[in-house]
Amino acid sequence: MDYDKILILDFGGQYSQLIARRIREFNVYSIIRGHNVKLEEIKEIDPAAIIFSGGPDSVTTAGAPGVDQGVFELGIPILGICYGMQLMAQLLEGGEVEKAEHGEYGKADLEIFKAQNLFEEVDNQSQAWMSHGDHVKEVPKGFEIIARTELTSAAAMADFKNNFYGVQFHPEVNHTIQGKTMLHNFLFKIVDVKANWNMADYIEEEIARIRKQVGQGKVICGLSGGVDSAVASAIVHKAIGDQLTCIFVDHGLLRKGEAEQVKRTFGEEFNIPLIYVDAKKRFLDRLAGVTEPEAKRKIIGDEFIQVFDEEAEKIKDVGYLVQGTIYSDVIESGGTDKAATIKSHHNVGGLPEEMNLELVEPLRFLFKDEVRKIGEVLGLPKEIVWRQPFPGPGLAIRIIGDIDWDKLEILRNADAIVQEEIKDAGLYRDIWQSFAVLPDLRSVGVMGDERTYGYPIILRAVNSDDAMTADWARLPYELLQSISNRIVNQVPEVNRVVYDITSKPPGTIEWE
Ligand SMILES: Nc1ncnc2c1ncn2[C@@H]1O[C@H](COP(=O)(O)OP(=O)(O)OP(=O)(O)O)[C@@H](O)[C@H]1O
Ligand SMILES: O=c1[nH]c(=O)c2[nH+]cn([C@@H]3O[C@H](COP(=O)(O)O)[C@@H](O)[C@H]3O)c2[nH]1
Ligand SMILES: NC(=O)CC[C@H](N)C(=O)O
Ligand SMILES: [Mg+2]
Repeated sequence: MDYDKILILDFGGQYSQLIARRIREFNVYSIIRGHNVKLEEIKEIDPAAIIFSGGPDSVTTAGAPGVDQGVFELGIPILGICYGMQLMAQLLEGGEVEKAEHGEYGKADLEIFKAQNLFEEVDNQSQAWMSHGDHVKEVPKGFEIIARTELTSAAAMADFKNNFYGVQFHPEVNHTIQGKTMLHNFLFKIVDVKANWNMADYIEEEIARIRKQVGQGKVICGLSGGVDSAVASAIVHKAIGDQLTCIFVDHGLLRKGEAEQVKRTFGEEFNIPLIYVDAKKRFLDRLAGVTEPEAKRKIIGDEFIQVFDEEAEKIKDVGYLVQGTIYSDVIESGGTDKAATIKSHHNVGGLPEEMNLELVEPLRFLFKDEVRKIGEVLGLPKEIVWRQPFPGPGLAIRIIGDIDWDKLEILRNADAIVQEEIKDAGLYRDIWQSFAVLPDLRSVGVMGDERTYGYPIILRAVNSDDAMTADWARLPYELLQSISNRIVNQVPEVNRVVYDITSKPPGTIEWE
């Protein structure tokens, strides 16, 4: 098949794969390469257009990632996003970038001056998602400013003659409300590509790849009860059948009743052998006294692998470990050359350096909503496909400071109330994630005319599509009230409930 290709050059951005995924959604083929790919290779790829991603560096510092200047001579459209726009301004004559007086993170009101080309059919006033500390002070020769926000005068720029565009905001994230229209315009109005690539074959391609990777070998899969590992194990099972055994680890950091529920659901719905490992003591022993979030994550990642190794030994001849790793786990763990480590997800950045088992990760480059689509295609039960995500390190990263069984019980009890209330309000599926966090502090209250000195519970509920960006959910006041009342009345150690109203960025969904 002859595909038009869009080349994404990655400057270490958090959202580079998200750009690729948007393009997949439009049935267009895309490839990602590191920013330092040689011009010769680019010519070989022969892309119809290039997109520069965002990135954590500042173009104003020496040695910041660049690109072969020859890309501007290829005669194809280029779209620079965030760092990518700043780099264009830096490299092309007359442009200038500087550190902004104030960074701009999260939601911003975008005012568009030219509703043509990139912005065709985009409203003059719309919402964009920002995450930058630098900005373009002077646009290069041949460019004009086509949009602004209150804090950024050059929020978008265009050289209509050469078809070079730069946007300071992120059209690829969902919180840029008309971002998809802009990318659609870039692909189909500016570049004019064919939409002939198709994701329906994804599962078949993966099945073939897995068969080739593992051959006749035996395989275990870390099954958590979450959607990612359920879908991963279902694909692997389709590929290699009874060569696969699933392992569910109870590390003591699960929610109330979770172990029983996972055993029940998967025991009934899956015809894959499932081994339950009670590893509560060993995880909690190793975590005792540990407060630093990355240290917790590394210990948990390491202990998981030790458990998997031991279980693999018992089965004999096991050479492979399936994990339901998805792209947000990879990128936040600093998984590409230039990307910053935001947090080490236990299944990626938290893995030990030496591994006996080879990883099989059929979902590594996909996002959660794509994984859910595959889950539906495979016919998995709705309660698995639409379960809210729950991080592998579990409640360990929702207890700030050190962890012990008493605190785990407090948090389990508070969290169970949150889950119940959200479900009773009919909001469970609409909300991406909702949960309780137990911080390492106490405050004074008064209950029954007595002084109390207890823990607060932090309530967190967010909307997202892919975990890459998120906004806090506007929960109804009545619901907030009943969650607060019930927690304070039913969990004796807690005397206060607060609600986290921070988006991602600048926050993250979890607290650690
Ligand atoms: N308790 C557990 N027992 C075994 N494997 C686990 C456990 N928790 C996590 N894992 C492994 O780590 C991977 C990553 O965890 P993660 O929470 O991101 O995915 P998930 O639990 O499958 O889905 P979700 O993100 O919806 O919770 C899982 O897919 C699974 O392979
Ligand atoms: O399996 C996981 N292992 C981890 O170490 C981990 N850390 C965060 N998460 C989940 O990832 C999504 C993004 O989380 P953050 O905004 O907190 O980074 C959210 O859905 C988080 O719940 C994890 N999942
Ligand atoms: N998201 C980005 O690409 C950020 C670009 C650059 N690091 C800045 O802060 O301005
Ligand atoms: Mg999980």
